[in-house]
Amino acid sequence: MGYRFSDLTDACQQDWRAYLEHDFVRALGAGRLDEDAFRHYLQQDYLFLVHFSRAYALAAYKSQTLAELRHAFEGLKTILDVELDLHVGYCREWGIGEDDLAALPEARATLAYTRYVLDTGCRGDLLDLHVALAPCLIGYGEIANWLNAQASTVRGAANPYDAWIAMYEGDAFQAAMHEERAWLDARLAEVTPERFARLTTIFRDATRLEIDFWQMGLDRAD
Ligand SMILES: Cc1ncc(C[n+]2csc(CCO)c2C)c(N)n1
Repeated sequence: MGYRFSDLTDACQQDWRAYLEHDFVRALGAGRLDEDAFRHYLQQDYLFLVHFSRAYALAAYKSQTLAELRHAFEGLKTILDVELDLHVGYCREWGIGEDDLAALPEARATLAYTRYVLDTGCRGDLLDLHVALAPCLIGYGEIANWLNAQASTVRGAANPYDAWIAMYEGDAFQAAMHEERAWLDARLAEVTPERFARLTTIFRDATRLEIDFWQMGLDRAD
């Protein structure tokens, strides 16, 4: 007993590194990612964020305390008022209008990932749901930090994806990532080895679905 978040990443190190260091991420960092691949990713990520908002609503439903309910409410509010607005604005800069977003067909990788998270949350408790969300919430912050540590990463106007990296390295996002880590560390400290094994399966599944999401972008898969 006495687990923490890093025990989850240690338990599936290979999948975790494959997600953080995916070819999509490397190409984005080097500024050589195909623009249509990025556009496809941005469109599907809009759908991802819509379902992600529903997962926060599910976290509210699964809350046992007022503090948990407030936490879920703040998360839902941030994603609706901040993340989705930012994303819609960013899509516009890439030539994707709001009408396009409203009419998007959902790719299989988006369907699989988002519904997996929602189903895991429905079946389990708040900790199961947070562990299913952790690759998303914590992974992107780690990706920005990993990219900044690579000599191949190009920053500034020479990289058309610089704003994407800037968003996830920013203080607001990094603070949210640390808060989520601390929440998970506190909860994981209490779980039995049997429960930890089940949580590892959820974390690994969600990490592999993130890998598929990157690959869907690269392949422009529907
Ligand atoms: C496939 C996919 N996975 C993770 C994220 C990252 N992300 C989505 S919402 C959120 C925090 C909300 O407050 C973060 C970090 C993404 N955009 N798309």
